[in-house]
Amino acid sequence: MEFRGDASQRIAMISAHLQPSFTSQMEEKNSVMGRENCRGKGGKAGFKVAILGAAGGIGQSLSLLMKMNPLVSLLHLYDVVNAPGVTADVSHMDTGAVDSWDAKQLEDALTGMDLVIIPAGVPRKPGMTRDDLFKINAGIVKALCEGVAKCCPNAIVNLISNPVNSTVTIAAEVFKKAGTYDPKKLLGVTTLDVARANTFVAEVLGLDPREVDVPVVGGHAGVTILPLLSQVKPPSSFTLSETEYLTNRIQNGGTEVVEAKAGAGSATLSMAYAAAKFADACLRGLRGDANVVECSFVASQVTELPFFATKVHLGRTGAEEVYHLGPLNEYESVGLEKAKEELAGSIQKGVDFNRK
Ligand SMILES: NC(=O)C1=CN([C@@H]2O[C@H](COP(=O)(O)OP(=O)(O)OC[C@H]3O[C@@H](n4cnc5c(N)ncnc54)[C@H](O)[C@@H]3O)[C@@H](O)[C@H]2O)C=CC1
Ligand SMILES: O=C([O-])CC(=O)C(=O)O
Repeated sequence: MEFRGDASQRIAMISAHLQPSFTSQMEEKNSVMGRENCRGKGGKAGFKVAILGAAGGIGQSLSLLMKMNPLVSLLHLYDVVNAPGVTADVSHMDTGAVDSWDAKQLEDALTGMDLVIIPAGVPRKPGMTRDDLFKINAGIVKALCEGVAKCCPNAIVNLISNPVNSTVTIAAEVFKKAGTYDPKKLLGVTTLDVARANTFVAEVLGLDPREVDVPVVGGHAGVTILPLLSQVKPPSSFTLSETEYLTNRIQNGGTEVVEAKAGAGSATLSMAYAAAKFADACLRGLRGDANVVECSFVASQVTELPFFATKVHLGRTGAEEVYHLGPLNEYESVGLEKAKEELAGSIQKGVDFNRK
């Protein structure tokens, strides 16, 4: 994350770039900042961020990390259970303001938000695929996105709940039905795939993972996770066995953690890190920073599929530019066909769910 400059420099920078609507008198009047039970004062500058599913494995660590982000002036923590406890805990950190919302308060939790992060839903156990989570998580994501459409239709949404390859389509269909769909603002979070790819490639190359950049395209499950090792920075070459090892490990990184946790859930700490990194990039984009680029699963014309993960440019209105794949080698071209075949079914499953 990029936390540069002292507090006054940052606040001046944020204020200079905030859109007038954020600070309009009407918003100030309705703002939860005026509520008596709002814990702490976050100041007028900065962004308002909601985490839906804030008391879960990802949600708790993500709440901690977002509470530390100086771009966030107000954090809304929403969950169907235990949100008050998590909120009380992070409210003692001497950073921005935080407020808690329970199951019946989704609309209050969402009103006025600039960014909504959704890690709500059940995680995998050993032997399950991400698609096995569809039955439960599809309905959760649909209900939460109906709230977003109603209460903060202009917010950027970072969708974490699995199966991402289907839940992003579910969200898109909800927003289309409500007449609020802006494809630039709906972002499936695939940052953990990139973090894993950078880590595993760095291990093979004997480098610091912070110096490595691996584009990971496609989607977020099994063969749909396609690392483009031919485009690694710094430029590197890999033998076929290294390519096969790295591709398999990146595609199965989630399962590696699920098996190691042996029934106690899936990746939470690395995912919270990845989600916080991606959310920070979205906020820097909203602020107007130049050159904010991350991989994300978004509405796309890069392939014939309506959604696809590639690098995107994050700006004041969300994913303002979706970058092309670049040149692929033969191994990656074969992988792309496999990824597209599986993705097509997962995307359609999300569309069909909303038509029921
Ligand atoms: N996109 C990605 O790269 C990754 C996605 N995930 C996914 O994230 C999701 C959450 O994982 P964990 O935090 O480990 O699960 P968890 O079970 O620890 O936490 C989920 C939280 O969601 C809450 N919740 C359930 N229904 C809700 C609703 N209607 N509204 C608000 N909150 C609700 C639960 O009360 C719980 O606190 C899972 O679907 C998991 O598969 C996990 C890792 C990586
Ligand atoms: O594997 C899972 O179920 C959780 C996940 O999406 C990941 O860790 O990439």
